[in-house]
Amino acid sequence: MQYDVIVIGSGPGGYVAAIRAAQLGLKTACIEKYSTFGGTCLNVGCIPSKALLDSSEHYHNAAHTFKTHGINLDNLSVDFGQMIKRKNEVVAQTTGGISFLFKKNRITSYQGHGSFVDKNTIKIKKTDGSEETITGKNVIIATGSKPSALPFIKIDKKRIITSTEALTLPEVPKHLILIGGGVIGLELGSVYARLGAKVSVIEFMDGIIPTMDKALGKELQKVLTKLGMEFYLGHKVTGATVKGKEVTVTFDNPKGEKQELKGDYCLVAVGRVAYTDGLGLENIGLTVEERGRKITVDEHLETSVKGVYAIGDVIRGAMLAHKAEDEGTLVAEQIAGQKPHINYNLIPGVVYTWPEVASVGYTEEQLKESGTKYKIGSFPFKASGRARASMDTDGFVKVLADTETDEILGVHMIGPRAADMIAEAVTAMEYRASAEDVSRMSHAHPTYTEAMREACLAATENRAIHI
Ligand SMILES: Cc1cc2nc3c(=O)[nH]c(=O)nc-3n(C[C@H](O)[C@H](O)[C@H](O)COP(=O)(O)OP(=O)(O)OC[C@H]3O[C@@H](n4cnc5c(N)ncnc54)[C@H](O)[C@@H]3O)c2cc1C
Ligand SMILES: NC(=O)c1ccc[n+]([C@@H]2O[C@H](COP(=O)([O-])OP(=O)(O)OC[C@H]3O[C@@H](n4cnc5c(N)ncnc54)[C@H](O)[C@@H]3O)[C@@H](O)[C@H]2O)c1
Repeated sequence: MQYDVIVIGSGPGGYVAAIRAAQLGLKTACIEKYSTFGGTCLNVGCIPSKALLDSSEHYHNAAHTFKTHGINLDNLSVDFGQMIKRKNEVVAQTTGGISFLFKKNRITSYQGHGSFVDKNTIKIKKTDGSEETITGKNVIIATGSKPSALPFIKIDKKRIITSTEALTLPEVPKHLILIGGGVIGLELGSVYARLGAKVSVIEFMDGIIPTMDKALGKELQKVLTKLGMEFYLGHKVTGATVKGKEVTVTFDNPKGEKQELKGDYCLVAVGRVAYTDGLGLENIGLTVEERGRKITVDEHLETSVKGVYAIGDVIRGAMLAHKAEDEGTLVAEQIAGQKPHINYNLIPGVVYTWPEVASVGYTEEQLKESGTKYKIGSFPFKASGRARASMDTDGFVKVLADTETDEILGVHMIGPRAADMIAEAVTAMEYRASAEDVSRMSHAHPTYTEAMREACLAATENRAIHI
């Protein structure tokens, strides 16, 4: 069978690329090795983690804030089996939705492992052992990523686990030890902390979520400490072993002294690496980068082999679903002859703890390093009427604007619904708004978004109204 476009992998990068290519009239196929579409994000990433985050947050509120709202509950308990079942149902509905979209857009899907025979020919090895070969004028590699491992720790997937197992545990851990205080560790750690587990985070750097604006990590650590999580920052993990139901994690403190923690589960969340196993890259003369095993692409996301593109987690840049989606759209449109563009500086990053953390543009640390002259406008949620009404007063919005032009250069927020609110900052920055532009736009009252306006007012002439 001959196609205009063959997409290998059906995660947010692959399925969006396939749909956009089909919308543009290109004859399109998508190959997926798993039995369901949607990749990491829909099956074992974004969607299931958010389902558990929502369920655990409901429980946490019922246990800790309902009383203050005047709601009394007797005999509150967690039915963890039901929580996992609901999460599985959400995943099934979402992945099923992609099958529907593929049919609607007349995309031919193949279930099996795809590999290059040559740059236009892909062999599909199916689960029953049979093989089929298809050809395409263009091939898009969207094979995603897998969890990174530490060479000195054996992940047994029962007691020493990755995020995939953490989404389907048979019970709420008594003591969950997290290696890595990044996005996965803090999201899944907060799920289990809310459900009553003791959660200890061992992080190599001197702050959590270390790649985001430092102010965010500091505030998030304060909030998660209130939730009961404990942090070992600047500590270096040296090993983890399992004996029966007990995991022992050993690590060195900043002075180099040996320490250990014992728990019933240990989640290793130290990043992810590109996944290209068995893809046959060698058959088309492609190699992967030494660090992160990523495929090299040019600014058009084309590899050094003409007509072979790569998108999403398998190439450089943030490992985020929406970044993969944008790249899928870009490549499909390019193949169809259009000239699309992605502004990589304006891809937002979100951590779905509660309060949520969201960020776009330059961090204060980056502006300092580049010598850019900037001003800061900040507004705390404790001064927001909307936040007081919902008892969500932790956090703030921080706006960084150019000292001379007032153009917004970065927005960093931690607070209620920050994940949704960051869209206003992205829109404003995409249109190169100044802090004053945003401060002059009407924001409905009472909403959390007023904090963004107030932070912009603070950045403009230090004239926030409500503080
Ligand atoms: C726990 C967790 C939570 C996350 N939460 C978020 C979030 O809230 N927001 C966010 O933006 N990002 C989140 N991410 C990251 C997000 O999941 C990834 O950035 C995104 O899935 C990358 O998309 P992709 O299309 O590049 O690859 P993937 O989603 O990894 O998809 C790749 C697909 O390719 C298939 N494949 C691989 N090789 C072959 C082959 N040779 N033949 C056929 N098929 C193949 C794989 O089976 C897989 O289905 C999360 C990740 C994890 C692990
Ligand atoms: N909400 C979201 O958008 C979301 C959610 C989950 C995952 N993701 C994506 O998945 C990817 C992987 O997530 P992640 O949390 O595994 O990676 P991450 O890069 O976010 O965090 C890994 C953390 O582990 C630390 N670390 C590394 N080696 C260590 C060691 N030996 N000992 C102790 N700490 C160590 C790092 O300093 C870092 O803080 C991320 O790139 C992220 O973009 C996104």
